[in-house]
Amino acid sequence: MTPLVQSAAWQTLRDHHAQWQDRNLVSLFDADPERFDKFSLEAAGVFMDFSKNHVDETTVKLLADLGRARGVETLRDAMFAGEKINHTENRAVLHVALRAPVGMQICVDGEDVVPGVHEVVDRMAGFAERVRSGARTGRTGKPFTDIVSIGIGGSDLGPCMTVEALRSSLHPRLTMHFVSNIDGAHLAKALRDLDPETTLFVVISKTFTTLETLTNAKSARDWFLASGATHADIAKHFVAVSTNAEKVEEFGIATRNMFGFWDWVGGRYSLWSAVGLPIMLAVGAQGFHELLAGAHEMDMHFRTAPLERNLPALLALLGVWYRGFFGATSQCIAPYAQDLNRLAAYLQQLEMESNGKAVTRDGTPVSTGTCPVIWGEPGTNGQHAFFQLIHQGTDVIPVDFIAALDGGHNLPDHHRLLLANCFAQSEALMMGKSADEVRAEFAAAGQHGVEVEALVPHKVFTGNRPSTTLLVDRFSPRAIGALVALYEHKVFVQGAVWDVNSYDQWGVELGKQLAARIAPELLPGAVAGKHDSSTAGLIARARAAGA
Ligand SMILES: O=P(O)(O)OC[C@H]1O[C@H](O)[C@H](O)[C@@H](O)[C@@H]1O
Repeated sequence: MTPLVQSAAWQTLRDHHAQWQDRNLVSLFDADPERFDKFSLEAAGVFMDFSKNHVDETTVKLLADLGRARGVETLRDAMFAGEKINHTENRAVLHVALRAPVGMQICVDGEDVVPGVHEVVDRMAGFAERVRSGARTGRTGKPFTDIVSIGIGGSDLGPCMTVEALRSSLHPRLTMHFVSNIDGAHLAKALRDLDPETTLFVVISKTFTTLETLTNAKSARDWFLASGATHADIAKHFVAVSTNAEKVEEFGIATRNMFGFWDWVGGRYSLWSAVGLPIMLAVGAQGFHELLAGAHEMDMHFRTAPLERNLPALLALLGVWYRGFFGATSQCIAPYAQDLNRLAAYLQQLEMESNGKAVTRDGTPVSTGTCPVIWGEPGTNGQHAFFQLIHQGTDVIPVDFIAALDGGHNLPDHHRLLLANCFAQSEALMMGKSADEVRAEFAAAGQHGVEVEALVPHKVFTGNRPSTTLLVDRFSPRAIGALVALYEHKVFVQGAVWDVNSYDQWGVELGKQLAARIAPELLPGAVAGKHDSSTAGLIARARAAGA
């Protein structure tokens, strides 16, 4: 494929950007009373206002042309057709099949995978409903009160983020805990107040070889056995989610207590598979089905809408526009919802592990910057921490504001203030405050003179800073499903434009290999291997401290 910067579509965009330099968002709104209507869209229950972005109708057209020229639609159709678009691992990429309704056909190697998907979901539902009703009990016959999900990365962030997001729909008897870090503090804290007789462990790992997960699962099993339970009792308190039956059995969990999935489900795209078992345990089978339905609705929109009217494509192309032409190296995610407090962490893996690549699909260096740093925190907390930099710092940092119109709680005043703050931030970023406005404020307060003048530059906001606002009615399972699918497809489109393989993650391997080498060197009496002087010095300090 032609390097991105040499493509005709990119060069046309570059010329368009050259003319854009002096444009101001406020003047675009002044010039067009219909700007909000023209640059907002709704699909699958997600409303997207992208009018406060540096775009006009030409920009949208040129960005869509770029998407088409880079083969977004062809690659999209190949993904839905089960082609092995993850070429470095020779795998299909079919998280969309996980939310396909009964009767829809999606084939991998000539075999329709949808019936198998529903078979697993039905098994999960049977299990989850027995746990939720109390019919399935622990070894002493007591219903479960606590579920500890053990996994990391894609086997943790999706279920953890979603369970938090759906807090208002959780089962009243079941408390959900998520343990990921190999730092023993994480497991110790989770287990501290738990009763082994009423605790169910869900061990989630696609490969079932991940150091953190297996270490935590073994320690959890020891904790369980130390309570007087026998090995035979493990079957009542441990279930596994994996693609690797052999390793699951080796660990001591019988395959009848295992829920499977497939190699065409990427870890960071897996919350819709059996990896979502904690979600189903927390919100029930019905809630899980609604989550899938919301995602499927977004899939259908993504698959059929022209790029100019396609939510995921537009979200992606805006990111490409800012990354390529405005020097934006990061993207802030600002959900105005405490329950979405893990969304930024989830999207960090989704976007950065997918598109944090420096070579194109054919292995040659990319010609532009790829994935920006994804970061964020719920509003309004972020306003009192890092928003200073977004308003007055030196870089362009596009913000995605995400909010629900209904807060889902009985504190309407809080929700009104939350939404007011959300809308105010995007307005302030765009409007800014000029030196004259600052002087006028001082004058209105009766302040004039040299001291006032010295303060003026500090109080000026340049404005003209872009943001997108995503609104849903409320954070229902359906809305969360649609929202997450929106970001999944955003990542897909960006990967296609940048021409990177969004579905491998070789960059995580080297650190794992080196950790495996260093771990035995930290044992008492072990001989340290050959390292640079920094690493050797750190190892020596840890050994001296008896690590
Ligand atoms: O599900 P697992 O096989 O345990 O993998 C857990 C995680 O670890 C890996 O290092 C990858 O970076 C992630 O993509 C993956 O989600």
